[in-house]
Amino acid sequence: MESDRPRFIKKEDENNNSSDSSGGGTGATAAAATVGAATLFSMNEQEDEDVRNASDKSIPAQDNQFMLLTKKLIEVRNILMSIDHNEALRLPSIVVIGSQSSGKSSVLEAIVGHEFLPKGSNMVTRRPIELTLIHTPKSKEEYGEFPQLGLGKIHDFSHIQQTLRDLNLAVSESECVSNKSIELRIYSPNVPDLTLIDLPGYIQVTNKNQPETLKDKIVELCEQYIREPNIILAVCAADVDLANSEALKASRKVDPLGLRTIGVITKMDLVEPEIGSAILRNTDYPLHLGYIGVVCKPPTNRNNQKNITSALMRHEEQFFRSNYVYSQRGIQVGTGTLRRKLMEVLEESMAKSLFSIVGAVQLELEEARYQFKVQYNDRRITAESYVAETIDSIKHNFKDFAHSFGKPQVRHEVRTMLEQRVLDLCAELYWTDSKIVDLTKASADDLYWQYKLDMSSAALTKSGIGRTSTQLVVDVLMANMEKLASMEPLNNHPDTSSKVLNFSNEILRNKFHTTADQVENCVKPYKYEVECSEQEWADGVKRSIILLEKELESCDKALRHIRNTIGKKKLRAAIKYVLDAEKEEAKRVQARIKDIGEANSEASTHTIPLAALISSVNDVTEEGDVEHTRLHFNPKVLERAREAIFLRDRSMILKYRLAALKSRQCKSPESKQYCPEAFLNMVAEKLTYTAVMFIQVELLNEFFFQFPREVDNRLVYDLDRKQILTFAKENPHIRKHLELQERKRKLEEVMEKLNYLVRRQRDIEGRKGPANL
Ligand SMILES: Nc1nc2c(ncn2[C@@H]2O[C@H](COP(=O)(O)OP(=O)(O)OP(=O)(O)O)[C@@H](O)[C@H]2O)c(=O)[nH]1
Repeated sequence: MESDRPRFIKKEDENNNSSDSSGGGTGATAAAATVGAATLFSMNEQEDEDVRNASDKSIPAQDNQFMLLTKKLIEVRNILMSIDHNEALRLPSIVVIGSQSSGKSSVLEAIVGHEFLPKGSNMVTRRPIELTLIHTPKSKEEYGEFPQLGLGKIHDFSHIQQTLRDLNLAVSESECVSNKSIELRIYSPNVPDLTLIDLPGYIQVTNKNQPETLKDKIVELCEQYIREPNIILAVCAADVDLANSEALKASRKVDPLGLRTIGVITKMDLVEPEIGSAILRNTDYPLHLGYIGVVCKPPTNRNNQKNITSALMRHEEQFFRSNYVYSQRGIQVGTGTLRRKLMEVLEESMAKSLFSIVGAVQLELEEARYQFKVQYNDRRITAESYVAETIDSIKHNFKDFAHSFGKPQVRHEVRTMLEQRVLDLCAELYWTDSKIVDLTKASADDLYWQYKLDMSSAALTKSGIGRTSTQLVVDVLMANMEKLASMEPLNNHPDTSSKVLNFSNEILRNKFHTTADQVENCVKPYKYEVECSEQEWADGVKRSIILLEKELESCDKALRHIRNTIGKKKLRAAIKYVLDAEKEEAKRVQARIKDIGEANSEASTHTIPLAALISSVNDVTEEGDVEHTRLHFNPKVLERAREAIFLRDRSMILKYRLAALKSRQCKSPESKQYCPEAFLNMVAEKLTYTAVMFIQVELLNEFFFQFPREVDNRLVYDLDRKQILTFAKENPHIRKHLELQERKRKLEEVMEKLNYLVRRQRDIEGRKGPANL
C-alpha cells in the first residue's frame, strides 16, 4: 500500500510531520490519521471506491484514538443546537471568513466533495450556514439534511444548493444579510467530522441596490462568529496582496498571535510559484497555525452526482508536483493537508472546551431538573397521552351533553316554538278581531267563528312543522356543540375545534331531510282532521290557561316598565294625547275624503288617481302629527305611549279570554270554537308529540351514536407522530411541560456523553503521564 501512494502524498506526510511539531498537533495519533486521510484523498475514480472501502475500516478503527472527541462533541453540539441554549454551551466550530470571491465556497466544496453552495454575483450568501459534516464509515450513502426544515434526507446535492439559495435569497436585497443561521448536516463516508460556518464575504464597496451599512453589517456578523472558542479559517486569494486581506485584518483583532487562525491561500495556480511559496512561508503575516496553499478550481468535466474530491485533488496534486518549490520543508499545500489540519485543530480545540462545557451543561441540567420538580413535580407526560386524554375528554363532555339533552328537552324546544305560533295565530286571528267580545255569545253553528277556527288550525298544521321543528333541534344541537368546542380542552385547539363543528354539522345535515320528511308525513293527517279526547281537551285548556297567564304577566311587566321609565303621570298624559290625536286624525281623514269626493264629482272629466288620494291624505296627517309632537311630546315618549296602549289592550283581551277559558263554556271539546286558544294548544301538543318521536329516532339518536365514532375517525385515526406533537403543543401548558421535559432529557443525554468523554480523556492523560515521566 505504502509503495502505491504517489510521491506528492509522501511529501505531504513529511510536511505534515514538520507542521505538527510547529503547530502543536497530536503527534503519533495525528500521523496515523494522516495516513488514513491522505490516502483517502489521493485517488482516481477506481481508487476512489477502493479507498472508500478502506476508509470504512480504517476510520472507525481510529475512533478510539483520534477524532472521537470531535465526533462525540459534534453529536453533543447537534443536541444542544436543538434546544434553547446560552453562549456558555457553545462548542468550537471552524468559521470561514474571506473577501467576496476569495474562494471560500470552493474550499468548503473541496472538503465536502460536492458542489452544494449557492453561487452567483448577486451576493448569494446572506445568512451564516452552520455546516456539520458527519463521517459515516459504515454507509455508502451521501446526503444532506436541513434539521430546521424537516425535509428529510436530500441525496441530490444540486437540490441542497437550490434550497440554500432559496433560504439565502429569502433575505431581501435591502436587508442583505441576516444573522439567522441555516443549519445543514452532511452525512458521508468521505467527509471528516467537522463543524464549519460559512459567512457572507467581506465587501469593499456596496452596489447601488445594497444598503450603505452593508459593509459594517458583514463585519459585525463575522465578528460575532470569530469569537473564542471558534477556529478561524481566513481565506485569502493568492493573487490579492495579503496586506489587503479583510479576513486577516478581522482575525488579527480577535486572535493577534494567530493561535486559532488558519490561513488558507486559494487560487495558487494564478501566481508564480516563487510568489506563492513566499506567502506560504508564513513570514510576512505570521500565524501560529500557518498558511496552507490550495487550488480548488472545480474541474469542468465533472458529473454533478459524483464526488468531485478525486478529480479536484488530482488536478491540485499535478499543479503542486510540477513546481518543486511547493515540496520544500515548512510549506503546507493541498486540500488533503487542509482537511487534516482542520480535523486536528478542531479536535484539540474540542479537548480544550470539554471541561468548560461539562460545567456549563451541568449547571443548565440542574436548573432544568429543579424547574421540572418545582413546576411539574417530576410528572412525565407524552404528546400521545395528552392526545388520548383530550379525545377522552371531548367524548366525555359530549356524553354529558347527550345525557342532558334527551326527549324531554327536545319536547320542550318544539313545544315552546309551537306555543309561540299558537299565540301569534290567536293574536292575529282572534285578539285583534273587534268582534271577539261577541265570541262567547255567538251561536254554536256561527260560520264566522267556525271558519276562523279551521283557518287557524290549518295555519298551524300546514306551516312546515317537519322542517321548522327539525331545524330548531339542529340549531339547538349546533349551539351546544359550539359551546363544547369553545370550552376546555378544545379551546386550545382551534383547528380541531372547527373540525368538530364541521363534522357535527355534516352528520346533522345528512340526517336533516329524512327527519324533516318523516315528521311532515306523520303530521299530515292533522292537516285534515284533529280528533280530540276529553282528556286531551282538558289538558289543552289547562296549558292554554298557563300560556295566556304567562303572556298576561309579560304584558303587565312590560307595561310596568314603561310606566316606571316615563312616569305614571306623564305616561297617562301621553296616552291621552295619542288617543286624542288619533281621534282628530280620524276626523281629518274623513273630512278630507269627503272634500276630495266632492271635488271629484264636480270635475267629473278629471279623475284623481287613488295613489294621489292616499298620499294627499297622508300628507295632511304627517304634517299635523309633526306639529303636535313638536308642541307637546318627545317622539320617543309618544312611541312608548303607543306601546303602552297596545299592552293595555292586549292585557284586557287576555284577561277576558282567560275568564272564557276558565268558564264552563270551555269544559268540553264540543265547544271548541268558543275556546280557540285551548283547541290550538291541543293541536300543538299533538304535533309536538309526533315531531319529537321522529326527531329523536332519526336525528338525535343517530347524532349521539355517530359523533364519538367521527371523533376517532377524523381526529385521531391517521395522526402521525409529528401531528400528535403539534397538536399537544397547541396547548400552552402542555407545550411548556413537554419542552422542559425534552430539554431535561436532552441535557441528561448530553451529560452522559460528556461524562464518558471526560473519563476517556482522563484515561488518555493518565496513560500519557507515566510515559512522559
Ligand atoms: N483559478 C482558480 N480559481 C478559483 C480557485 N478557487 C476558486 N476559484 C474561482 O474563484 C471564483 C470565486 O470562487 P468562490 O469559491 O465562489 O468564492 P467565494 O469566496 O465563495 O465567493 P462569494 O461566495 O461570492 O463570496 C470562482 O469562479 C471559482 O471558480 C482556484 O484555486 N483557482
